Amino acid sequence: MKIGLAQMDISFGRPDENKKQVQKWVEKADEAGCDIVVFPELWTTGYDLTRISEIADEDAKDISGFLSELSSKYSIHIIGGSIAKKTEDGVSNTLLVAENSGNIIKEYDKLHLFKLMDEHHYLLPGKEDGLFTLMDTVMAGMICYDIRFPEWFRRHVVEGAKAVFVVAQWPAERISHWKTLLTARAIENQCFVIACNRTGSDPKNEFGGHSLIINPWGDIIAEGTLEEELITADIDLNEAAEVRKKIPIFQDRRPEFY
Ligand SMILES: O=C(O)CCC(=O)C(=O)O
Repeated sequence: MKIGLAQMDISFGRPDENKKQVQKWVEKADEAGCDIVVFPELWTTGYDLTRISEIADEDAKDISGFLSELSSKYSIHIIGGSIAKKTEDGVSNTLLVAENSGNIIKEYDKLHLFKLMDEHHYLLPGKEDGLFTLMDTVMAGMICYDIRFPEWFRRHVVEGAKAVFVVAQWPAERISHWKTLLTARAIENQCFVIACNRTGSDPKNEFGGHSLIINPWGDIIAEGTLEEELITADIDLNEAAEVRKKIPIFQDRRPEFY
């Protein structure tokens, strides 16, 4: 299975411009022969939080339709990063997954809001897990700060996830945390970690790129730079079972003690 990470820059507060860019990245991923393409966090709006309720997508209708059309046109699965989704309760940071048939098979709202970037003042936290099934395999989606919560990540793997997608706007100044946390999550959970960060900057932050594809042994098999680029790797999901056979942590866990 070939994965492509669309490590893109994001135009601050300009959903229409970002949609044009996303369309180009899907075309690039299709030309590169990818089965799945992954986008970063809040790609429609960026962190334009003071205007978020004006520019968020009402019930995610527009973007769901947009991703649905692209996925079926190019016959590619899209882990559609996350977007600002507006409902009558408020705005959430919502990850969308579009299957290559055009069906939207998952919406996951970021569970852990990141106070350092003021999310808690403008966004609603999620209440549901990030599990979904794609290509007959259980997978999961997480959003940025979620990776600092190993118990959340673990829960998804215990419930069957063999690959966990992470979509992010992770600042450059903490990129060493990004790399270390993602590698640890892959080693301790013996799963693929497929993580797409953005590049560029907004009025408050420089973002760190370095999107990563990490195998269940914890080896980095593809890594981005700071530039905009499509990062690709071929992965074999059976590797998770092989690593789990060699070091059977899921048999050896003693959850009654923790
Ligand atoms: O945890 C971090 O250092 C970055 C998290 C973040 O930027 C986010 O959740 O948007």
